[in-house]
Amino acid sequence: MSSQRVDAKVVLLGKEYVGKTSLVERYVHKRFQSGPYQNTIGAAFVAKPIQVGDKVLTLGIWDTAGAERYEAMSRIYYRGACAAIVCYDLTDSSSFVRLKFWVKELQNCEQQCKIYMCGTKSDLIEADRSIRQVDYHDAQDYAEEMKAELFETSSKTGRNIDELFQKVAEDFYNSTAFQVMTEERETDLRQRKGCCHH
Ligand SMILES: Nc1nc2c(ncn2[C@@H]2O[C@H](COP(=O)(O)OP(=O)(O)OP(=O)(O)O)[C@@H](O)[C@H]2O)c(=O)[nH]1
Ligand SMILES: [Mg+2]
Repeated sequence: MSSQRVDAKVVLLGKEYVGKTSLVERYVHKRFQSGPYQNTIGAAFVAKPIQVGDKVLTLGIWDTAGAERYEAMSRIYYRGACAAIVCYDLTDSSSFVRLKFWVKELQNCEQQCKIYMCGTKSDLIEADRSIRQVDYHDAQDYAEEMKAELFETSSKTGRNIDELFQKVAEDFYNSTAFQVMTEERETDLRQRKGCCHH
């Protein structure tokens, strides 16, 4: 793997089986594998370029393991993240309880990152509305209260996946963190150039 400069660190959090790995698979590789479920161990990393305006940013995406025994590890991955995508399964209310745990935890940490709530597996709801366990309006109310963005996605059909990551990248592009980073890089470049002319 080549070492790639990452502009923005994005972390995926949420209960096991909600579909975090599938979300990344769909976004990065445009595919959905409906084979046997393989839980993530520890975390997986992928760098992905994304176009915002006239710039190409590289997102460094950390896909964490949802199983509770990995909870302490997940904390390591959200440090320094500018965005957290907290996932819940639209067909599993217990995953929404877990989402609230992560959202509260993110809000209590010093270095705050922007929070995106992602309700997964919307294709299952579209096929059978009676299996929805998390109401859209309840999730929206909670998102507003927590100043988070809400997306309902399907990694099977691709619904709202590009939109979610595009919003993450655009919000970062418009943030002061991005301005500071750009200025720091320009200063660094000038200093290095100055150095070579001696
Ligand atoms: N129908 C449908 N199934 C999905 C979707 N996303 C994920 N799944 C299925 O849900 C199961 C769990 O998906 P994963 O992506 O492995 O879940 P995870 O959140 O990464 O799980 P951990 O790594 O254990 O934290 C798999 O069997 C997926 O095929 C979706 O959008 N639609
Ligand atoms: Mg996983």
